[in-house]
Amino acid sequence: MAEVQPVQTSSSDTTAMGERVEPVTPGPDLVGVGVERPHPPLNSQQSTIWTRRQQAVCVRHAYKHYGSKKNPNHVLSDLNMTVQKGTIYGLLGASGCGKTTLLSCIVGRRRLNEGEIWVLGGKPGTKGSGVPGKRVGYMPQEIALYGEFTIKETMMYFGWIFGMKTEEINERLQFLLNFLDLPSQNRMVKNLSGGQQRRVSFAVALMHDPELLILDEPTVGVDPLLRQSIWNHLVQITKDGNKTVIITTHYIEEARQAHTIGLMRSGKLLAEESPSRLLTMYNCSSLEEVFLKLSRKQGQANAPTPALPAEAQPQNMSNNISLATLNWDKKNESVFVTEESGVVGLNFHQSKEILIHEGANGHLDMNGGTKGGIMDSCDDCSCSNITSVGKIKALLQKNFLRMWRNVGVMLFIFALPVMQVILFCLAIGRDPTGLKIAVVNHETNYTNLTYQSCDYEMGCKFSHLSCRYLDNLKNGTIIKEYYPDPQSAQMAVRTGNAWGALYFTENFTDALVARMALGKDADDETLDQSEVRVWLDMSNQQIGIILQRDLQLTYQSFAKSLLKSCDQNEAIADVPIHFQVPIYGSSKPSFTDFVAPGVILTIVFFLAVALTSSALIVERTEGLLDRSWVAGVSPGEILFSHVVTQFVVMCGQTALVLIFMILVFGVQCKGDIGWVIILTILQGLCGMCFGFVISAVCELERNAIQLALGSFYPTLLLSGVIWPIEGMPAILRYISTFLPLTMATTSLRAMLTRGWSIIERDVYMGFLSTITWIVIFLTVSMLVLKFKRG
Ligand SMILES: Nc1ncnc2c1ncn2[C@@H]1O[C@H](COP(=O)(O)OP(=O)(O)OP(=O)(O)O)[C@@H](O)[C@H]1O
Repeated sequence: MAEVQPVQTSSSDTTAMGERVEPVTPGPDLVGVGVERPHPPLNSQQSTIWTRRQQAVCVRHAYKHYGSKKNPNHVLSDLNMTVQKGTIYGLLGASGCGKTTLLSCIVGRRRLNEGEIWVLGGKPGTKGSGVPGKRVGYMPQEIALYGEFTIKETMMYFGWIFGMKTEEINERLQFLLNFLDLPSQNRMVKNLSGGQQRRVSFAVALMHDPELLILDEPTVGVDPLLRQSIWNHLVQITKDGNKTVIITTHYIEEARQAHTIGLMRSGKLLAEESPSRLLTMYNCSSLEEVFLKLSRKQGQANAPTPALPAEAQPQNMSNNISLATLNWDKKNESVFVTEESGVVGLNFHQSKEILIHEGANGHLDMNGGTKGGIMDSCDDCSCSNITSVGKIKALLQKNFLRMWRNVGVMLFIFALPVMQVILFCLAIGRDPTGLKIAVVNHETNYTNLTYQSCDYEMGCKFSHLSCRYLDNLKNGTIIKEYYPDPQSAQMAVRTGNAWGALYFTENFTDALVARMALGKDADDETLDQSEVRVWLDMSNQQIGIILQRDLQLTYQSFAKSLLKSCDQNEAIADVPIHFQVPIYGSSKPSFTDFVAPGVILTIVFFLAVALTSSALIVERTEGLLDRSWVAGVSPGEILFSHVVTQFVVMCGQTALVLIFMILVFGVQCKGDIGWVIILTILQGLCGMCFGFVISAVCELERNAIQLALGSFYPTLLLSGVIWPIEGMPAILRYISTFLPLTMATTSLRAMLTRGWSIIERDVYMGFLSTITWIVIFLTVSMLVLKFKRG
C-alpha cells in the first residue's frame, strides 16, 4: 500500500483589500475533466468573493477557540471547507474534533475568532442573509424538543416560527409522520423512545423544506432500515441541485452515500473529496481506513512524498483543493478554477448565467450583502430580523403550554403566593400569648405554690393592692405562676420556665399608699418597698418589650381605677405626655401593617425571579434555545414572549396576593387600589427581568438557583421590609435606597397606610425606581444573550 504524505502547498497571498487569495496549482485532478478558464467576472478580489457566494457553504481560514485568550482551547484552526450547492456533505471526525462547533458557526449560532464563512451567498448573522432563519434546517446533537409537547404541537411550534401556515404544517406533518415512521401525532415527546425523539427532531429540521439542511448526527439510535430511508431521502432532495445537506455521523461507512466527505481531525480538514475518490487515492477498501491513514499522517511532516503521485497526496489542511467541488462523481460537466483554491466547481454555463444576472440587476456587495443576484432566492431575506406574528404566537403558545402542562409549576405560580400571604398574616405581627411570669407576693400567704388566694376589696380600700394590680394582669398574654421567694422565681427565669419574675414586698400596699400620700416627702425605704420588682428575660426583644409594655400599662390602669374609686383625678396616673389621635396610622400600630407592603412586593418579586431565573437555562441546556435561534428567533423575541407570559401570570398573582392581604386579612389600604395594583405588577415584572439576567448569566440551573436564593436575603434585609432603613449605618442606607425593592416598598407603604396619591414624592419615586430597574435588567439580559450567542 502506498505511503501517504501531507502536501505542503504555497502560502496565501493577500490582496490590497485584505482578502486572502490562494494561488492554485491545478493538479492532475483537473486535467482529466477538461478545465475551462472563463473570463474572470470582475477583479480578482470580487471574483473570489463572488465564487464563495456561489457555494452553499464556504469556510475560509476559520479559527475558533473556547475559553480565555490566556488559556484557549483551540477547536478550529485554519479550516477551509467548501460545500457545493445540491450536494450531500458528510463531515466525519473523531469525537471532540470540532464538528459541532463548525456547524454552529455555519448556522450563525457562534462566531469565528478569525476567518470567513459564507452560507447561501451571505454571511451568517448579517442582515438579509436569511441565516439563521428559515433558509436553514438544523438538527442539533441533543434532542432539543419540548418534552411536554405532543409531536403535533412540536411541529406547529417550529412551523409557525418558520412562518408556515397551519394547513401547510399539517400537510407536512402527515408526510413526515409516514416518512419517519413516527407514532401518533398526539403522543407526548417525553413519552417517546430515544430513537423516536431523534426522529421527531429530524422531522423538525425537515419541516420547512429548507435550502440548507444541517444535521448533527441524525442517525444515532435509528435502526438500519430507517437510517437507509433517511439517506435515501437526503439523496432524493439534493437531486435537483436546489437543496444542500451537511451531515455529521459516527457511522463512517454510511457517509459513502454523500457526494463529498470532509475528514476532520483536531480542528482541521484532512481531506475533502468524494468517497470513491478517497478510496482510490488512498488505496483503501473502507472510509474508516482512509480516516485512520490520514489521521496517522497528520502529525508527521508536511513535506510531500516524492514517491507518491500528486493525486495521492493528502490535501493540505488549510489549502485543500477539493476534488469533490469539481463534481468528480456527481455531474459530468465542465468546471473552471478560480484564483482561490478550494472554491471551484461552477461550470461555465452556470457562471455565465450569474454574470449576466449580476450585470443586469445589480452589483456585487463586497461586504457580503447583496443587491440583486443570488440572494433573490430568499423570498423573505430578512426573515431572521423581522418579528413575525407566527413567531410570537409560537413562542407565547409554547410558554403557556409548558406552564399549563406542568402541575408543579401551576401550583408554584398560584398556590404559593396565597400560602405565603396566609402564613404571613397568621404568623407575623400578632401579640404573643401564654407568657409565663413567676410571681412572688409576700403580702399574702405564699406557702401554696399552685394556687394563692389573693383577695382584695374593690373601691377606695387600701388592702392587698398587689393582688389588685395582679388582677389587672388578666389578659391572655401573661400566665402567672407563684413562687415562694425571689431567688426561686429568678431561677425559673434562668432555667427558661418563665419570661420574667415579679416581686411584691410584704409592705407593698402600705408603702404604696405612703408614697402616694407623702409625694416628694417619701423616704427611700418607702419608695423601695412600694416598687414592683421585675426581672425579665430580655433575650427575646419582642417578648421583653411586650412584657414591659403590659406591666406598665397594667400599673397605669390599676392606679387610674384606684384614684377614680377614691374620687381623685385619674389623669394624675398618666405620664404627662399626651398622644393625640395619630395623623397617620392607629394609636396601637401593628407590625403587620408595617411589614405587609414589603411582604407583598417581596412575594411577587421573588416568585417572578424563581420562575424566570431558570427558564432560559433549561431551554439552553436542552439545546432548545439554539434551535429556536437557528430557526430565526431573536433574543429580543424570546424575552418579549417571556415578558408577555409573565405579565399574565403576574396579574393573577397580584390579584390573589392583594385579595388575601386586604380583603381576607384586613391589612389596611387607604390609598388608591389602582396604583397599588400597578406598582405590585411592576415589581413582579422587575423580578422577572432580574430572573432573566440570572438566566442569561448562569450556565447551569444550579448556579441560577444559588444566585436567586443568594440575592433573596440581602434584598429582603436591605430594602426596609422588616426594619426601617433609618436604623442602618449611613453607607448601607445609601446602598439600600438604590435596591429594586426599597423605594417601591416605601411607596406602597405610603399608599396603604397613609393613603398618599401618586403626586407625592415617596410614591412616584417607587414607580420610577421600579421602571428604571426593569429597563436596566432587560438591557443587561439582552446584552448578555447577544454576547453569549457569539
Ligand atoms: N461551549 C463550549 N465551551 C468550551 N468548550 C467547548 C464548548 N463546546 C465545545 N467545546 C469543546 O470544543 C471541542 C470540540 O467540541 P465539538 O462539540 O465541536 O466536537 P464534536 O466533533 O462535535 O464532538 P462529538 O462528535 O463528540 O459531538 C471539545 O473539546 C469540546 O470540549
